[in-house]
Amino acid sequence: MGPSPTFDQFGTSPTPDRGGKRSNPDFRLHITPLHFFFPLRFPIQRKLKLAQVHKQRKAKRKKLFISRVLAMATNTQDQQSQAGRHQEVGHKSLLQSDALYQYILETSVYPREPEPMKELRKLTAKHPWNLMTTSADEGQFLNMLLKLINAKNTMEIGVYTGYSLLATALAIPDDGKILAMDVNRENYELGLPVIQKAGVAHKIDFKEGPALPVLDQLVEDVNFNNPIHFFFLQNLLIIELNFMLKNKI
Ligand SMILES: C[S@@+](CC[C@H](N)C(=O)[O-])C[C@H]1O[C@@H](n2cnc3c(N)ncnc32)[C@H](O)[C@@H]1O
Repeated sequence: MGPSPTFDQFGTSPTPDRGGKRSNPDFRLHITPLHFFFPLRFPIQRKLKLAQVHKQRKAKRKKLFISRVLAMATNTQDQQSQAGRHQEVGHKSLLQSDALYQYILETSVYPREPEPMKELRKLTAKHPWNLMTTSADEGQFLNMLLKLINAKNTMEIGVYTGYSLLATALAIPDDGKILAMDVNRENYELGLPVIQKAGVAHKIDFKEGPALPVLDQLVEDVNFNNPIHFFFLQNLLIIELNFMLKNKI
């Protein structure tokens, strides 16, 4: 075995005693493709680094996206729980902010709500269809309108547990009359004890059944000539339109 090749034999280092010439004349044979690859090392490293940065950014974006989706889901849950809270108060407000609506209720509406209406509202909140009820602010607006126009005889289609009915009964004079109609007597009877306790039940003439036949009967009834000063109808637009078209009102 000959002497092992030295660093100098590969011609990578100029030898001073040979005038700076390379010791191995075949040094070119030792250049491998790796040597050509070497100058590319930095761009490739840069590319690898860029790819890594890109991957990190992608992961970050994905994380951000997931956190946003989670935040949206939490918001929706919040809104749903807010809606749940609003179900209790029969929220049908045009206000976009639940917090603002709640603030108005707490600071301005509930403190002015008559005691029987408060009781009926709380009783209705426990009912599975409580979303149908007139809200406290609507009830007070209704009460104010009736007083403003000095209404005596009114008509109401769609009573449910009677929140708007009670608001009306409390607003009209003692000899005033409300012709109230609903297909469901059971719900009306839920709220009836509160209405009776408030001392206004004598103003109410409740008719069970679909409103249209009752209205048709009224039109036929020659004895019914009481003027109706106020008509309250909730979510039953079709009935109203049908009746108006039929009777050319
Ligand atoms: C939105 S709720 C009324 C809420 C009520 N004004 C209050 O303040 O709680 C609608 C009511 O209309 C009643 N209804 C539905 N169809 C009817 C019909 N054809 N005639 C009379 N009442 C009807 C329902 O039973 C329901 O109680």
